[in-house]
Amino acid sequence: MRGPTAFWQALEKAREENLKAAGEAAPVPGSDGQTRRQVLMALAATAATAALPRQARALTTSGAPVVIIGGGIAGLSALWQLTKAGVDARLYEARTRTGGRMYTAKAKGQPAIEVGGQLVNTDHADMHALCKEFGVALIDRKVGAYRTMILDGATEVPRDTLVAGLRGIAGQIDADSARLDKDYEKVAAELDRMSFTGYLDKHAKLIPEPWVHRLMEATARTEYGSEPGDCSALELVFNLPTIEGQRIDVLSRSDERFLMAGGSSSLIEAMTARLASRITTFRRATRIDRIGSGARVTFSNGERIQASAVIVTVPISIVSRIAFGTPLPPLWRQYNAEVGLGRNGKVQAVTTARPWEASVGRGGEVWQTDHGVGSSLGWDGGIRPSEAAGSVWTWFTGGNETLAADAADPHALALKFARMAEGGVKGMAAATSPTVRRTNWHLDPFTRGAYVNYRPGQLTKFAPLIWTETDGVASRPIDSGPVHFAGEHLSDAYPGYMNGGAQTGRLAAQAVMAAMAPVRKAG
Ligand SMILES: Cc1cc2nc3c(=O)[nH]c(=O)nc-3n(C[C@H](O)[C@H](O)[C@H](O)COP(=O)(O)OP(=O)(O)OC[C@H]3O[C@@H](n4cnc5c(N)ncnc54)[C@H](O)[C@@H]3O)c2cc1C
Repeated sequence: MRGPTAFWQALEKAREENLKAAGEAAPVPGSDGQTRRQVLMALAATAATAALPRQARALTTSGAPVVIIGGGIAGLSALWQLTKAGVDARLYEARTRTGGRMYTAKAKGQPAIEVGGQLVNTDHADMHALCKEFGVALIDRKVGAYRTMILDGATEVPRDTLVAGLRGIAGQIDADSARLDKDYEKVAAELDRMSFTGYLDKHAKLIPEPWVHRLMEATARTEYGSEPGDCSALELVFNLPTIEGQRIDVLSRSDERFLMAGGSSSLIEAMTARLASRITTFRRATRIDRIGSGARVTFSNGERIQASAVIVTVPISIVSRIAFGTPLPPLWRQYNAEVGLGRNGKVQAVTTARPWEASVGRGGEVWQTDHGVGSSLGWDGGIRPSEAAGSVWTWFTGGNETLAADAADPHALALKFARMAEGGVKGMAAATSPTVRRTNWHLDPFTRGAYVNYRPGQLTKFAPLIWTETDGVASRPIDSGPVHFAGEHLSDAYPGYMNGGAQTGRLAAQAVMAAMAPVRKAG
């Protein structure tokens, strides 16, 4: 789960206190992903990467449909945009269900459980638009008082202590952010070469408290699903941005505020029902070959279909299992071979009561800085609306924690996490029922991970391949012929989010339609 974690919030507060002490102006509100987008745009503009020669492909002349591979939110979003515009598009999904990493498990006699993506931010415009178009209500989960509790083992760390502990490193990140703003190309490359661990080690003197160090590592695991040595230090700086000399506070709208009524599958089911005649499930694409100006897609059952263009939306972890007989630029081939997903998981306990309401509120969360506990974060992950006295408490794991969680019995695991949280939330263990579900996205053959983690060096290397969009104007990734790529991993500002999938699906559909336009006019 990417989001406004306790660490980023406290870091922002620490920066504010540093600025106040220095008599400088406080940061102004901005949006999540702003600097990431600026850096990607700057690097893509300067990249000397060979693209295929751009051509207006005669898509409509072949009479073949646009083929979309993968029926997660990226694929469904692309299909919706094309269908709305009157373009013949067909979607093929390997599983027997659509939705991919958006899935609400509904077992008889049990509350529904949100297995993958759940929380929607205020600034997730594509998700808001889709929910509106498909009649899915967004429920505000942050009404009433709520807060973030930080535990170090069984002991709560007061927020002021955390903020004070972060002031030194916040000053360093703020200074690096100002340097980045002055020279994106040079400083992004320098920071991207360094891992989280490398950055923390380099500035160890600025982090005197060991638990502050551990919270920063816990944040890397939770946000990127990877051990801190595999996460880029550039991500640290993106969270305290400076743009054109102005410090920006990005957390105001990156707030994990909304839940889809009935769970994320409500949206998937509504989209799938509306587009049913254009969707084929249980079709795994294995090969894409160039045929004339279009392509031919081969499936594992031997079926073949001609396509005027193809939009590939499968998770980046498994895209290399598709053989590309089309002329892809080398950078795309490297991207598909090298980039992967982090590992994150949920251990979800059905509870008989909601004891956390008294201490953190229904919209609050509990962080754990002690890596030995095995889960860094927990929140009320219950599907709403619900009349039940209890809910579903979600324990979140990242990096090695996710692997360790595979070995244990889920109920025993949930009880262990709950007992450690008792120091802050009384009654957690007693409320934990024997009904506990554990996810296994990293073992799922059609996902193999949770969401993208760009390892050190990868974001700057692959910047020209990522969709960027400012005020509705998109810059396209380098041309890859009749094959277009989309999915959360290719989003400028929303990687790791459902919104990143929805946004890139829309942008890929728009790119396909833009390539068709000259032909339409001529006809
Ligand atoms: C545990 C967890 C928690 C999360 N929490 C949040 C959250 O709170 N908020 C948020 O915004 N996001 C969250 N996310 C991330 C979010 O779920 C994803 O970013 C988003 O759903 C990805 O959509 P996508 O369409 O890019 O990929 P996917 O949903 O993975 O869709 C890709 C589809 O391609 C199919 N496929 C694979 N190979 C083939 C093939 N060869 N042929 C045909 N089809 C194929 C797959 O079966 C899948 O259906 C979470 C993810 C996880 C795992």
